[in-house]
Amino acid sequence: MTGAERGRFITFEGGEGVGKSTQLRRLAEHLRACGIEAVTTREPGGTPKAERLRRILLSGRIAPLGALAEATLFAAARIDHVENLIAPSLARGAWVLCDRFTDSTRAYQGARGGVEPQALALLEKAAVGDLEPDLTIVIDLPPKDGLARAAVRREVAGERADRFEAEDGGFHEGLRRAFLDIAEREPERCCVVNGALPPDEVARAIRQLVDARFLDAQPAATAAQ
Ligand SMILES: Nc1ncnc2c1ncn2[C@@H]1O[C@H](COP(=O)(O)OP(=O)(O)OP(=O)(O)O)[C@@H](O)[C@H]1O
Ligand SMILES: Cc1cn([C@H]2C[C@H](O)[C@@H](COP(=O)(O)O)O2)c(=O)[nH]c1=O
Repeated sequence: MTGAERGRFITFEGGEGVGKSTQLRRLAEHLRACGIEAVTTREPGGTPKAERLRRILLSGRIAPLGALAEATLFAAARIDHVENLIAPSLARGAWVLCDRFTDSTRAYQGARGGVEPQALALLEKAAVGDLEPDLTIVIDLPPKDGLARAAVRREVAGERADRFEAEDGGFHEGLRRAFLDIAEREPERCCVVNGALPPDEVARAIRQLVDARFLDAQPAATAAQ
């Protein structure tokens, strides 16, 4: 490509309340301190249209139509997100840190929802084309701990459990396994981090693996461009 070198695309994955948003913010701060433009975003959402779809999906109004219908709507949100935020940001050289991406569809709608892998692959291809995260950080935590954290956060914010948080314990245990399976199948792309550690320690572990993979090998001037 000519002009700016494409930025890095890093996704954060895992079950409910494992610390994805917290760690995404911490990594963005670190990258900015290194002089890197870091765009932070989330799925479903990230653009005004995709955020509208997020509200519908998390309200549970699509759930009665089944997991394939939900997967289709997640893909619709992703089309707008990739086209209008992720791809242009990467193209101008910014790094994009995204709270959930295609692995969440594979885990929630695929492994737990029972949508056929071929159908998910078609939706994924339509939404993202050849775009793949350069690194996926899977934060692992027993679901009971993540759900307890999410419940405290919700109470403070005065919110109710959303469509997926309200699922039973077996669903969340299965999700944890699904994310670990994805990480095992794609060890080049995925790194599993222990979310039970204190936030500073999780942040340090993530910083170390990002630096080792993308920054340490580069001359400082390139890393700061
Ligand atoms: N390592 C940690 N130890 C203890 N509490 C944490 C840790 N990381 C985050 N938290 C707290 O747990 C709650 C959930 O964290 P956060 O919102 O980052 O998780 P999440 O994975 O993005 O959640 P969700 O999937 O529900 O959006 C927050 O109140 C946060 O302050
Ligand atoms: C991208 C994506 C998300 N989900 C689910 C996972 C969560 O329960 C919610 C998003 O809420 P969060 O507080 O931002 O974690 O949506 C999904 O089922 N499928 C997906 O593709």
